[in-house]
Amino acid sequence: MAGIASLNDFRQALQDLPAPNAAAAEAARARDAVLTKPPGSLGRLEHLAEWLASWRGRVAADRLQVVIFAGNHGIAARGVSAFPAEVTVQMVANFKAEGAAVNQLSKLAGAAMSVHPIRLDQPTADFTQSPAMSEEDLFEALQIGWDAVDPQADILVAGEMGIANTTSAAAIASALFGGTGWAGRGTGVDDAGLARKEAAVAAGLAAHEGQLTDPLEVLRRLGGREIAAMSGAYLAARHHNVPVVLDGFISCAAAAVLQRANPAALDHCIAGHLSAEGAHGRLLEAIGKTPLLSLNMRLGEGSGAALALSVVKGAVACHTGMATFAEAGVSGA
Ligand SMILES: Cc1cc2ncn([C@H]3O[C@H](COP(=O)(O)O)[C@@H](O)[C@H]3O)c2cc1C
Ligand SMILES: O=C(O)c1cccnc1
Repeated sequence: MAGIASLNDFRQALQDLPAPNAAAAEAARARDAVLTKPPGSLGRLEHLAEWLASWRGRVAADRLQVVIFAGNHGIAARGVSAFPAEVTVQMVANFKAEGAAVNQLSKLAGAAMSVHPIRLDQPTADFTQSPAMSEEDLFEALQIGWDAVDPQADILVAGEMGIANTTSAAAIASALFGGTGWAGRGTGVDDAGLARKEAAVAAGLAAHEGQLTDPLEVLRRLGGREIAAMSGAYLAARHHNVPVVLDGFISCAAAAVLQRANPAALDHCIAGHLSAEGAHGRLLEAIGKTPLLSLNMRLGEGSGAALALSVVKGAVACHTGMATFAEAGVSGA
């Protein structure tokens, strides 16, 4: 599937998911079994090599892509972030000038990074009052995300920038999985700010009650442009057989939308890290992912996933570069 021309195309793409390459995964397992180490001793690195093989058909991390989407949120006016909304556009300039954390981590991993601001002058509507986006807005953002993916990439990371988007992500998580307590401190709100976030999420769920059964409606009503673009990118990656490293709370909320629409939709994704955002662990559990790193990071931007790329490269280096027992003349067990 090269592109999507409508919301219906996107819905169809969610149902027609490509399967993993079982033969390539088996070949990776077979090679792993004869490399000069006790079986299983490289732990999750072994699974990473198999994961890459099962989507890419080979174990490689030569062409890495980091895409960052930015959007503004009407809900920001409710005092739910420690920072003002203008930081979104300012950080986009910082990404372009290569001054942000994710620039450094992408560079370290050798990844190509691109930035996609989406209508920053048009914040989404305050979701406690009306749907955050129209269907046209939702489709536009999904398509921007879809089209941003390099079909030849060996791995994709999608990141985000959008002041107040941890509140939007918490509302999405609450709508998809139920329960309360999904709001966290984001950029560092105090107790009063956290209470405002919880109130905003509760008001959002009440305002859209009875209309949150379809995950794409959850995304449209409670999401944001950059969050929808991430959902679009993750599904496009699946259709291009590009494996994905997920980032923090917002990234996983975008991914969770797909998983609720089709439980197999995230089979090509791994979790790059556990964010310090309070409910990220709970969200990872809900989507069935175990994080690679746990470094107390809570930045977003795709930064945790970009750092995890270097671990994945470690897995590839071992899998492709190590000698076999036969080659090295090392005795077996
Ligand atoms: C300078 C700065 C750089 C950032 N980079 C990512 N975020 C992160 O913070 C925002 C979410 O937190 P909240 O919901 O509390 O606004 C997002 O833009 C996210 O990517 C940043 C935030 C700031 C202030
Ligand atoms: O987990 C994240 O991605 C996150 C947490 C706090 C602020 N921004 C992003």
